[in-house]
Amino acid sequence: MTESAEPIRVGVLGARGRMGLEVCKAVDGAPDLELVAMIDQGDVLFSAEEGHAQVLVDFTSPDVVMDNLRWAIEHGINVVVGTTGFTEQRLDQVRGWLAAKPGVGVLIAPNFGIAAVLMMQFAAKAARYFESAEIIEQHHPRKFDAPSGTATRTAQVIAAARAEAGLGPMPDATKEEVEGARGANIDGVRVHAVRSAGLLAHQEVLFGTDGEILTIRHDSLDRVSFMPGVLLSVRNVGRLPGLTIGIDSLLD
Ligand SMILES: NC(=O)C1=CN([C@@H]2O[C@H](COP(=O)(O)OP(=O)(O)OC[C@H]3O[C@@H](n4cnc5c(N)ncnc54)[C@H](O)[C@@H]3O)[C@@H](O)[C@H]2O)C=CC1
Ligand SMILES: O=C(O)C1=N[C@H](C(=O)O)C[C@H](O)C1
Repeated sequence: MTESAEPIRVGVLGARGRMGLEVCKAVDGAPDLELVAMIDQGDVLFSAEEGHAQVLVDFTSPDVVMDNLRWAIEHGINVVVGTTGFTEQRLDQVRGWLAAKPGVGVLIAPNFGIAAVLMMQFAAKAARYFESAEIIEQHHPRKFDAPSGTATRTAQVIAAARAEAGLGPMPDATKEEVEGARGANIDGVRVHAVRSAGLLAHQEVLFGTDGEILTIRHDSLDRVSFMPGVLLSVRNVGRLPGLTIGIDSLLD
């Protein structure tokens, strides 16, 4: 921020939630950002009089995020979204709303942790060299979706890298005796979701070939881990009209 630049006005949706609380603290502590609204389930917890939000940050739930996004885009407000549950169909819907508001930027990231982003990039790089790949994600038991957005995204990038390298289906002769025993199948990649007290957000990507295993592991031990990525997104979403997926392009 140059000395004369005005701070970016930021509103937080889901402000009472586990992530929302952390985002409010991070925005409040950033000199180049101003927290102007805190909203949770229709309750306006705080709203400054100085002006409307230029950027909304959404950490709510897959059930409500689409309504929030449509409202923000229609009102010409940029949005940074951490909420999960984005299918291709949902993303197409967002692209449709943005087509009518070409100046608006929406950045949706399944994971704002820098190490988590690197874990996905490393997994994409490794994928072509291994016959087998499986994902084990582990989260706190109050998480409302499974598999996690991060695991879904990781499976998608692994599947894309395998397809590009011309790899076929993975070797797997197992007949599932109990439904679900082999986990979810996302684009041909098996994903296993663990929920346990004591966990926050963790993921292992297991790659195997003859006589060799590579394990890539990521652990979020505290929700502060997501904040550098969230703030980076808030600072940049205004100069990224249209839909941006993930924060990879901001880290280059
Ligand atoms: N992209 C990332 O890096 C991360 C994404 N997440 C995702 O963020 C989402 C929220 O996670 P948590 O904070 O753990 O959940 P949470 O349940 O603690 O918080 C969600 C909050 O949203 C509020 N809410 C519900 N409907 C609302 C509405 N219409 N308007 C405004 N607020 C509303 C709820 O009252 C609650 O306070 C989940 O989808 C989770 O997977 C979580 C951590 C990191
Ligand atoms: O709900 C969570 O906690 C998390 N959600 C995101 C996901 O679904 O990938 C990111 C991180 O795993 C924490």
